Amino acid sequence: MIEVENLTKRYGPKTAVDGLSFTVRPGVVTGFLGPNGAGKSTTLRLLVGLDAPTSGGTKVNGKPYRRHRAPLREIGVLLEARAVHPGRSARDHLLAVGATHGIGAKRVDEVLDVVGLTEVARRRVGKFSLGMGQRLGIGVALLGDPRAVVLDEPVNGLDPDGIKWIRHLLRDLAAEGRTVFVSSHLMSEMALTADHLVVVGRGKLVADVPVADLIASTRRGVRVRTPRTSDLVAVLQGDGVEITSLGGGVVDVIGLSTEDIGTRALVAGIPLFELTPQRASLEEAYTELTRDAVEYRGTSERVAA
Ligand SMILES: Nc1ncnc2c1ncn2[C@@H]1O[C@H](COP(=O)(O)OP(=O)(O)OP(=O)(O)O)[C@@H](O)[C@H]1O
Repeated sequence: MIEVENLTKRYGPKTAVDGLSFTVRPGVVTGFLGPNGAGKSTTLRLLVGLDAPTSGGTKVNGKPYRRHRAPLREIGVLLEARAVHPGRSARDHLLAVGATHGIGAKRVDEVLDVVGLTEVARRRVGKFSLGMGQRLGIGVALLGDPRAVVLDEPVNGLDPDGIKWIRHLLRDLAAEGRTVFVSSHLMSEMALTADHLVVVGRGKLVADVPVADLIASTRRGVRVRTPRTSDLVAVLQGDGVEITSLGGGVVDVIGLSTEDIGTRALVAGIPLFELTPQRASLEEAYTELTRDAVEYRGTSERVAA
């Protein structure tokens, strides 16, 4: 279990994390999602004591990280840009980290197997690809057989097979009853991996929801095709109705059901060639949630929003 309680971190005038509170429960994969600069990495650094909060605090399995006597056994962490001595082999690196916790060669070899590095275990880490380095970082996180695992953008640098492997690994870790907390700025990735989402924007909590609820709560539109778009728009317009013309006789309507639209078109004698309910993708739900929370938005996006 990971608890974040009223956490705030300021860097000079910049508030990176702003009164954030949430709980990450064991047994499910929780995604930590937010646009670039939302405060995810800062939160994770605070969680493992790499930085001190301005106010508020965090707990891992009931205690602040620093109060655990054997933190590697409580929480395994992969943070971006982890320093590894390039001249060391993967196996020696894991042995060196393990030595701080009395973890020996047997566990190191098990972990090398889990992360798929057995064959290159004695190769110098300096020669590793980004993906191999990422696997080694995950190996470090798993070394102490921890009850909680926190990974910051773990799919960075992995090829499609590696990404699939990570997804399975996270699911397996959660199924074993561990707390699994994974950050990403990609909803598409989290949609396939996470059961629950903690979404942040500009350092603040935007949502703390099961993935399924997030999909259900998004307003769904209806795609309509007609040769008489302006007539159709005229009969559909009203309070709470949002109509977007996509060109080519196609409009998206939010706020009316397919039945409403079909009936109104029939009454007005407007032919419809298509009337399709649109399932909101998780990506759209995410964009909607974080619309006001994106720190740096491209000009074209700003115009579209
Ligand atoms: N050491 C620091 N000094 C000053 N500002 C910082 C520092 N660390 C982070 N920030 C700022 O705090 C905000 C949050 O950064 P953070 O790296 O936590 O975001 P993030 O959600 O992890 O983003 P990304 O997905 O880009 O990694 C950003 O505006 C960042 O520039």
